[in-house]
Parts: sequence; C-alpha cells; structure tokens
Amino acid sequence: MDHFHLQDGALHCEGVSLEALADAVGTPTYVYSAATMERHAEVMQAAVAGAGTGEPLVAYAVKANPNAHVLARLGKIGLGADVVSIGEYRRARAAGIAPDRIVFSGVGKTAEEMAEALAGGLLQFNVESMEEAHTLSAVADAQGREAPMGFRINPDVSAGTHAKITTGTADNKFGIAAADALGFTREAAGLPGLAVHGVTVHIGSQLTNLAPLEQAFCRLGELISALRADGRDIRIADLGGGLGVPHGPGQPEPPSPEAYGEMVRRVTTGWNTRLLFEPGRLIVGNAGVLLTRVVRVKPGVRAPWLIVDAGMNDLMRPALYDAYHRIEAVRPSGVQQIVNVVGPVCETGDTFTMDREMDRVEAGDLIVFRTAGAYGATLSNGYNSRPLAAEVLVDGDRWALIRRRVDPDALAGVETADWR
Ligand SMILES: Cc1ncc(COP(=O)(O)O)c(C=O)c1O
Ligand SMILES: N[C@@H](CCCC[NH3+])C(=O)O
Repeated sequence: MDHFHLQDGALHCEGVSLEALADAVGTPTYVYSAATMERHAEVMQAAVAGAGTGEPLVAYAVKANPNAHVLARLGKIGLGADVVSIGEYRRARAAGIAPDRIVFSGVGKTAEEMAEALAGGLLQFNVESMEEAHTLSAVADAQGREAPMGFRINPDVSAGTHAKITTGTADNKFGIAAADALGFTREAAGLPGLAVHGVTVHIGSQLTNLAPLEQAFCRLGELISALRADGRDIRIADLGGGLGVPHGPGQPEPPSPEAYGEMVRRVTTGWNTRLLFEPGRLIVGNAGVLLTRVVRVKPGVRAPWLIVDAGMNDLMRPALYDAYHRIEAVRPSGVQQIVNVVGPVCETGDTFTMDREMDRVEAGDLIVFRTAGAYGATLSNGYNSRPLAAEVLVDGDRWALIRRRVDPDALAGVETADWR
C-alpha cells in the first residue's frame, strides 16, 4: 500500500494534502510518511523473526535519515541503531534507543569517539582494521573497561550495484580481508580491553539481487567456523544492510524482505549466533518524497528545461550516482510531456533527469521526487548559499515540521575570524 496517493485529483501523504503542505511550509520540503516507515520496520522485523539464536536485532542505519523524530519513531517500535559517528551515536541515544541496541561502524572512528561510545555503552564496535583494534584496546584499557567488538570482513564480493555504493570488494576501503580475519582476531583477543565476540559484513547499498549477499554470508559462515575452531567465542553475526528498494516501473525490482529473510535463515542454519541487521534505505527510502515547485520552464534543444526550486544540494543522489527518482506532478494534468528536470544550482551536474516523460506541468506547479526518504535530507548542503530544505513528518491527517528550513544566514552565522 502506498501512503502517497491521489485524493481529489492531487497527491496526498496519508491524509495530508501536499498542496496544503507546500502552502504552509514552502518548498523544497522533504515529506515523510510515519505509517510507511513503521510498516517497513515491522516488515523487516517479521522477515527475520526467529532467525539465529536469541532475539534478532534490526539496527537501523542512522545515516539514511538521522532526523531525531524519525529515530524516535523507529526506536519506539523496537529498532536499534547502526551509527558511524559520535554525532549519530548521540542522536540514537537522545531518541531513546538503548545502548545495548547500538552498533558502531565506520573505518575512521577516532579515539575520542570510541571513548565516548564505550563510556556511554553499546552492543558492539564493528572494527575495520587491526590498527583500529589497537586504538580501541588502548581506549578501553585506559577506562578499565572491556570493549565489545567484531571485525568487519571484506568478503571481496561484487554487489552488482553502483560503483560508488559498493563496499565489499578488495579494492574498497571497508573491512579486513577474509584471509586476515583469523590472525587479526587472534591478535585482538590477546590485546587488553577487547572482547572479540562478533563478525560483520556489509557489501553495498541498493542491492537488487540476493546472490552477492548470499555469497558474502556464506563466506562469513565459513569464517565463523574457522574462528571457533581457533578458540574464539563468536556470538554475534551482523549481516549489514543494503537490501534495495523499488524505484518504480522500469527500474530493477529488488527481492522482498521475506525472500531476504528466507535466504538468511537458510544460510545461517547452524551458525549458533545472534543475528544483527543494519537496513537503512529499506526502512525510510520509500517513506519520503522531496516536494518542490517549478520555478520556470525554459525552452531547450532536446526538451524543455523544467527548472525546479530543489537543487543538487537538496537531493544529491542523481548528481552523485546518476540515481533514478520517479518524478510525479502533485496535481496530474493527464497530459504527458518530455522534459529535462534541473535545479537552480550553478553546476551542469544539477540535473535530476534528462528526457523524462512525465505529466505536463507549468511554472508554479508542484512536483515530487519519490523514494527520497533515505540519503536525501541527510546528504544535503548549503551550496550556492541555499537554505537546507525543511522536513515534515505526516501521521494520519496530522503533520509536524520536524526540521525548519535552515537559512543560509544561520550557516553564515557560524563563520568567525578569530585571527591569532
Ligand atoms: C555499515 C553499513 N551498514 C548499513 C548501511 C545501510 O545500507 P542501506 O541503507 O543500503 O541498507 C550502510 C550503508 O551502505 C553501511 O555502510
Ligand atoms: N548514500 C548512498 C548510499 C550509501 C550508503 C552508505 N554506505 C545512496 O544514496 O544511495
């Protein structure tokens, strides 16, 4: 069921008219459906229920959408958090997510970040190099604590996704080579302050095929056996995120969470570990749209330029990854046109799409970019001294502004000239 639907000829999010929202808060604005993100979370929880030993933990990848109100909603229905900075850790805690439901990933954790998270509590650090393990050991030893950790394995599997969001090939910066895992884990187990109980893998994002995930999980399974044979007490297997979401007709259809859960159950039989999952996009991607207004329509050589008031600074994915976003008129005219949709930023890359067939719209009309709930607002910036877009959360027929539009003057307000 799509919570973005037509009602009285115009697009609504749940019971709220996007036209009314644009009038109330202006554009560009991210609009999220609480019902959609909660349903996605529950579908994921159900898909992996009963897998592994003990309670499987769905630790939402905060980076996908770190808005405090989104985190609080997801935390309330039982999701944990996968964080990659102390900023995300603090946000997860502030949203009420318990320390024992938080994992800390990322290749560049600093000693300060480790110290704060260790003191505050967490389920596990996902450590990405032997060098990092040494830093964590020193941090834990200094606090007189044991840092729970697992190594992130780079399984050297091609995820079949965009090169810039592939993370599990030997040439990527993430994780340790599977061949090093035995030696590194043995070395880490001998360091003070480290409790090595986990292994983790995450091979990329927007995966539309289960095969590379299955291959990576199988490698992890072999490794768990080898680590156990070497005397390690492996209790947690964190299978990362990465499951793709549908982007609409003509786009690759990802496997369902149920099919993913089935594969996980099959591959992890006999592992005898607790299972963790780190979905981001799956939970929030299709729970959000970017609502924007057409500023003007300018004649073009191939097709007219539809210049909208959202730019690449607001939604970076097309510029960064040539990502496809479905574009819809908020009030469909029923007449189709072919257009190039671009933003106002002074970059040729500020192009959302070329030669797209869509409903005919004119200057002043509203359109939406679909599937913008993940890696949308969080990747935005103030390039060209543009404000950061507002964010709205809809729940039934009520809505709340969950991030005010951030004026460029507010950003300029932190510029200092403290010469020394
Ligand atoms: C370690 C880790 N876990 C989870 C995720 C979430 O990925 P996705 O949003 O594709 O589920 C990412 C991002 O790719 C990641 O780097
Ligand atoms: N930011 C990327 C996903 C990368 C996730 C982080 N590892 C996207 O929008 O598709």
